[in-house]
Order: sequence, then structure tokens, then C-alpha cells
Amino acid sequence: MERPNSSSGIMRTKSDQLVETAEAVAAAMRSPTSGEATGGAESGGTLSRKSSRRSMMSASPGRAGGNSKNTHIRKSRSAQIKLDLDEVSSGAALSRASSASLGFSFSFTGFTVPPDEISDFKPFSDDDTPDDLEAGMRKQRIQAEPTLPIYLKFKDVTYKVILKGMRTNVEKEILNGITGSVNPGEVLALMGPSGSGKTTLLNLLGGRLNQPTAGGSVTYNDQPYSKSLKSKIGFVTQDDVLFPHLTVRETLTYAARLRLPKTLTKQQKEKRAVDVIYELGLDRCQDTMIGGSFVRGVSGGERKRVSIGNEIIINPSLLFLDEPTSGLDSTTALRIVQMLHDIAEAGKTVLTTIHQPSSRLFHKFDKLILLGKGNLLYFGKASGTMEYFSSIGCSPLITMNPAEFLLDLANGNLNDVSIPSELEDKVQTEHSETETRNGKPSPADVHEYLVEAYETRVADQEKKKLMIPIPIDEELKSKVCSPKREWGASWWEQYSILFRRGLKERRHDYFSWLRVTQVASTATILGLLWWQSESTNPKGLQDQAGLLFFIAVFWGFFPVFTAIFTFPQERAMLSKERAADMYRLSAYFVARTTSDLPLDLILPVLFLIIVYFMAGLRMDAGSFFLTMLTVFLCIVAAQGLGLAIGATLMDLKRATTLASVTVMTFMLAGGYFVKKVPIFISWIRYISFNYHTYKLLLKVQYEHITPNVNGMKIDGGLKEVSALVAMVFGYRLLAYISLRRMKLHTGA
Ligand SMILES: Nc1ncnc2c1ncn2[C@@H]1O[C@H](COP(=O)(O)OP(=O)(O)OP(=O)(O)O)[C@@H](O)[C@H]1O
Repeated sequence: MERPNSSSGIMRTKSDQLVETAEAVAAAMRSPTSGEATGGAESGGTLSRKSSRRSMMSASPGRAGGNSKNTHIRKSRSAQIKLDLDEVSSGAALSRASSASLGFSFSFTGFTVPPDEISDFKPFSDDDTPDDLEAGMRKQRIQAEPTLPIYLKFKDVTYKVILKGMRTNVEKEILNGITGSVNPGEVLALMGPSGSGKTTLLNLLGGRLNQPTAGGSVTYNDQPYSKSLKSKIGFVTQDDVLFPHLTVRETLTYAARLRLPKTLTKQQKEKRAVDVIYELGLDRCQDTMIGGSFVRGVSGGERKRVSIGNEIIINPSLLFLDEPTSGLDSTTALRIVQMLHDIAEAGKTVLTTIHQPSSRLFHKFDKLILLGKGNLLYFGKASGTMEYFSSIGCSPLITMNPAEFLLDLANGNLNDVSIPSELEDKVQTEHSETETRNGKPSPADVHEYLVEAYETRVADQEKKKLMIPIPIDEELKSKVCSPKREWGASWWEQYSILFRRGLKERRHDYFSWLRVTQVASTATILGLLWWQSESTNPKGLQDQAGLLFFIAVFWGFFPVFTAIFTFPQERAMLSKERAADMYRLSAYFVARTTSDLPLDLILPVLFLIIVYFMAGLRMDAGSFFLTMLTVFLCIVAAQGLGLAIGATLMDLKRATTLASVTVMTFMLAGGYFVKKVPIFISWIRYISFNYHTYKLLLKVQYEHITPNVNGMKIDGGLKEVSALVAMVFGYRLLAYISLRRMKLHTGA
């Protein structure tokens, strides 16, 4: 096998690269068995997308099936760069041709599509109203950069978890020696019953489970996983993790601005978002909110498409999807799988788990992995699956959807399936069990038989195939393992994007009439209770000090309990975005903590305006503004505590329990209720923001009247201000450290 010319590089112009890559692959493929394909690749290397599409469009399913060799020529770029054209099944080619004849296609390729063909790019148009046709016409091409082709290989992959018991820890094996590969231009489907390990395998291959309990080898262009791959991987998780109050367009625009490389301008990034919206047929709902449990938003299918859009927007080399069709009707599911297929055709490597595909969906996959209880039951061409299982004696006895047949097998259920002679013999020797199972072997026996059959007949052959080096040059290989992380925006840009995104997502909270009413009514009640209170006599001063203490407690409690929710609520989003290296944690942290400040500072202004004048506190501008500044300082310090507790525990129940105990202790140690605090507990007051705030409020109101209120000495106030400022930063630092230590949850 010839090695390709090492002068080609990913940074060169797209057409240069395509021609070179095609030539490289063609060179690599020069073998007697792939002679036809090579011819196709060579001639196809310089084929334009237009000509390839034309030939695809002219193919009818029947014709494609009758002349499968020609389908190689019809394939676009991805097919040309395939390592092993032999892998392309005639079934997959047939389905491609038939999909082309249905008018489905995907232009996430960077290829120029002639305007007369743009109207064909309607993978998601729901009906044929004139509006839709117009939308179809307006669909934009995505001027994607050429992606780095990534060949993914995995050999003998194992994964276990340690389950902690009361007395001993138990090891649970989740994956047991999984081997396979997937190349650019292919869609690999992971199938198996629920709990068979599909998500775990997907996470492991996507670099999201790098725990020591994982074994075997996973390589990307023959290189191990490196952090630089994060920017080349798109990972669509099973649950759609999206902000419910952002619109579809906002969601994709923020993703584009954060994730696309710095080399693109803001306008180019925003245009990419619009292009993705049109590509995914989301134009009609682009200004609709995503929605969630409490807000009605886009439909489930649209939400799934937004999740996919969030990932394909970066033009990933490798796209992983966890059950992208779950919960969708069969037509929408078919459209999504068709789209994956088109993405693969554009030179990407696609892996998807799938639960129970219809037979139409099943034929759209190039390769298939069938898992059963974490073991490999089949890996190979999707179109060769039935042939393989019939070769080991398992064939459906009635007409059956292949996916249904495979899931039955993986579950050990041989109803309406022929029983292999080996298993039949086993059943006959186990008489007692035979009676209870109507002559059928037990699921455990079926599982064991299937695992063994694969091990003895196919596994070694597949492992040998993986040893063949990939025919791409070293430069391309090294791009995969560069240790440098690539951020899409500078720290400051990340901060400002996240700040704005935070404001938009929580805009409904900011102007929540409920919170305004809560604060205004509390202030009014306080104003009425302390109506025009006097501070000129000791009794009146005592009363007023009570009001000041209440203000210190109220603005200590309130922010702690609102800040507690900040990080636990966004945990899933943070994990997802950090796993994709979308931004620096510090930029997120600062943006998230500052975007809440406007509201937190508007409400106390309203509160103080009502209380201050109703209660008749010290009437001069300086005192009013100093009181306000003191309350602000208290709020920001209290928020810090809430953030720290939330980020450390990341669990709302535990966090609220701890916060209420802490705040209560701070309040009691604040010096208003107990004058003589026992020495062993008196230190608590120094870490209590209530104590410092109360002292400052007393100072502002009474420093000109008395040096001592309620046994509390009124001093310069510098100590109190310093303590509060230290809390503002100290608690936040603690919160940041806790977030840094947070394990990224990937849903495995
Ligand atoms: N961290 C973990 N701790 C304990 N068990 C785990 C863990 N991760 C996975 N498992 C177990 O491993 C098995 C495989 O899980 P996985 O989510 O990969 O299955 P799946 O095939 O994707 O299932 P489904 O189709 O229902 O999503 C399950 O039994 C699951 O409970």
C-alpha cells in the first residue's frame, strides 16, 4: 500500500486539499480489489459537488441497486476520502442513491451548490406551502472550512465502575472488549437493548470518560485522545441541554460566537448560525423560545435539531449523537438520520446510538455495532448483518424489521427466529429447563452463544484490520494530538458573550413582579411599623436599632438563598459546555456572578427608598447613600456565601439546609439578641456579614449622637468594610475553586 504524499495539509485551500486527499486515498487504494473504486475516486477527486449531486439526483433506487459500482462515482467528497471503499456496502450506496432521488441532501460541506439546486436542500421542510418553498429557496449554504478527516479506531475497549456498598465495593463491568472502527464519510450506529452500554461506549469514544477503569485503546488518526480534539468533536447528548428562555436563533448565535475559531469575524459567526438555522429547517421557529418544563417552546423534534445545530455549527470532524431520534415520530426520525447521513457524506465521521430504528432508518447506516450486556455481538457493515447472523444459524422465520430482529437477539429472545443447532443440542441436554421454555434456549445461553460466535468467527479478523496504518500523512495525524487548546474567543469576548447570554436567559427573572411585590410590601410593612421613628431618646433609638438589625438580616438572607441556585441549576449546561471547551471557567464564573448584580442592586434601592423615608431615618443625602452602600456590600458578600455553598455541594436540598443553618448562626452571632456571647462562639460574629453590616448601619445613623448602641461600640468602620470586602472576594474564590474541582458529568 502506497503512502500518500506528505506535503498535503489541512490549512491549505479547500480545493487543493480535496484534490490531494482524494489522490492520497486513491494512491492508498490502488489494489486489484479496489480497482473500480480507485477509478471512481481518481475521477471523482476533481468532481465538483454539482456533478456529483447531479449524478446522485439522476440515480433511482433501482438503478443504483442494479449498478452498485457506479454509485462510487456518485458519492461526494467523503466517499473519495474513505480509507476502505470496500466497506461501503451496496445497501448503503443504494439508500444514498434513493435518498438523493428523494431530494434530501445536506450542504454542510463547504462545497458550492449551484442556485438551481438549492431548492432541493429541504431536509426539514414540513409541508409544501408557498412559504416553505420560499424558505427552501432561501436556504443558505454553509461556507464551512474543510474539516480534518478523523479515522476512529477502538480495540478491546473495556469499562467498569466501582459501586460502593455498605461493607464492600463491587466492580461492575459495563463494556467488555469492544473493537471496531469508523472512517470519515461513514455513519456507525450503536444498537443494543437498554443498559447494554451504548451511551457508555459513545462517551468513552468521545473522550468524555477518561477514568482509570477504562481499558483498551482508542485512537484518532492513530493518535491517542488529546484535548485539542475537543474543538473537532461535536457531541449531542441524549437529553437536550439548552437554555429554555433563549430563542432558537439566540442559542445558535451564542454557540457560534463562542465556539467558532477566532479567525472568523463576529458577522461571519452570526451568518453561520443563520445558515445552520436554514439547513436544519428551523427558520420558521427561529424566534421562538426553546422552552422547558414551565415555558412552552419549540417542539421536541425542533429542540433536537437545535441540539444537533449546536454541534454541527463548529463543522466537527467527528460527530457523536446519543439517541438523536428518541421520542420523535418516524418521519422526523428519518429526516434526522438522513441529515446525519448527509453530514457524513461531507467528510465527517458520525457515530450514533439508536434505540429501535425502523427498517428505513436501519438501511441508512454504513456500519453497525450490536451490543448485548456490554459485549460485542456484531461489528461490521450494516448491510451485512443479516447475512452474518444467518451464517451462525439465526435467521428470522417471519418478515421482520432487521432492527427488531437484532434487538430480540441481543435480548436473548429467539421467538420467530431459527435456533442454531449448537443451541438446540444444548436445550435437548437440559431437559428440565426445556419444559419451562417451550424448547427455547435461555436468554443467557443465547447471549453466550452470540458472544462466542462473534469472538471465534469475526473478532480476530477485525482486530487485524485495525493494525493497518491509516493512509494519511503525518502532518494530518499530528494535528489530532496537538496539546494546544483552541478557544473560539478571547477571555474578554467570552466574558461579554456569556454576560449578555446570562442577562437574556434571566430577563424574565429581573422584571419579576413577584419579587418586586415581595420587596415593596416588606418595605411598606417595615415603614408602617417604624413610622417616623425617633432617635433622639434612648427608647426610640433602641427601636430604630431593631429596624437596622432587621435590614442587615433581610439583605443577608435574601441574596444567599437566590445565589444558592446559580450553579446547581446550570450544572448540566456547564458540564456540557466545558466538555466542549467552549469557554474558560473563569470567564463563565465572572460573567455568571456579575450578570445577576443589576437586579440585586435595583431591589434594595426600591426597598430603602420606601423604608428610609417612612421610618424617618437620618435625613441627609450622605447618610442615605452610605446606608445604601452598606446594604450593597452586605448583598454582594451574602451572594458570595450562597455561590460558595451552591458550588461546593451542587445539590439544592443539601445546599439550602447548610445555608439556613449558616445564616441563622450568623444572625444569632450578630450581636443583637445576645449581648454576652460565650467566648468559644463569639468568633463567629467576625465571619458574619450581618454583624459587620449592622455595625456599619449603626455608625451611619448614630455616630453623631452616641459612641455606643446596645453595648456595641461605634468605631471608624474601616474594620467592618474590610471584613465585608474580604468576604465578597473570599467566598467567591471558594465558589470558583469548588467549580474547578467539579467533575464533568456526561450523562454516562
Ligand atoms: N457510573 C455508573 N455507575 C453505575 N452504573 C453505571 C454507570 N454508568 C453506566 N452504568 C450502568 O451501565 C449499564 C450501561 O449503561 P448505558 O447508559 O451505557 O446503557 P445504554 O445502552 O445507553 O442504555 P439506554 O439505551 O437505556 O440509554 C447500565 O446498566 C447502567 O446502569
